[in-house]
Amino acid sequence: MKVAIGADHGGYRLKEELKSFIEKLGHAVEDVGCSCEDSVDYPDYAIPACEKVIAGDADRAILICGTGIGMSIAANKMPGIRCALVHDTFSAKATREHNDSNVLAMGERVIGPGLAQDIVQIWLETQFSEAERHANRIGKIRSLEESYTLHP
Ligand SMILES: O=C(CO)[C@H](O)[C@H](O)[C@H](O)COP(=O)(O)O
Repeated sequence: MKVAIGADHGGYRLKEELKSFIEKLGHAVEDVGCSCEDSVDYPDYAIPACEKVIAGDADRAILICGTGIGMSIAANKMPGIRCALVHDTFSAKATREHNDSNVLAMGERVIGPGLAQDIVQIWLETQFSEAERHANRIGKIRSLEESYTLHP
């Protein structure tokens, strides 16, 4: 898979550690920044990473900030994005099976690199269950999103 990855200053170090881990799992990584620990604004990195998913230039995206919260709020404003804020392995599996999440958000100030790696591996390797009830619920989210889309 092609995985876009982005972080603000609060997630920069974890982003750097995860890049090589994701590549070792056999995926291509595209880093949209940031490029150092200087203070930046998380939407500036959530947006380009999610745009890659929306355009089909990336299959998934991983976003990291201090808590993962700012990144997940920004990502979930974007059409077609289902971003899951995850800090445990159970949820990493469940959000792929139930929500078909295409973006994962985590907080570097919340979890350590070992748990983050386990979450990333499970999230990348778990398939959507395709069960009708889950597909119906995602369809309702899609309809909600479409009903709020402004047409020129
Ligand atoms: O959005 C966040 C909080 O929910 C992220 O954790 C940011 O990384 C955080 O707000 C950055 O905080 P800082 O005081 O500017 O380092």
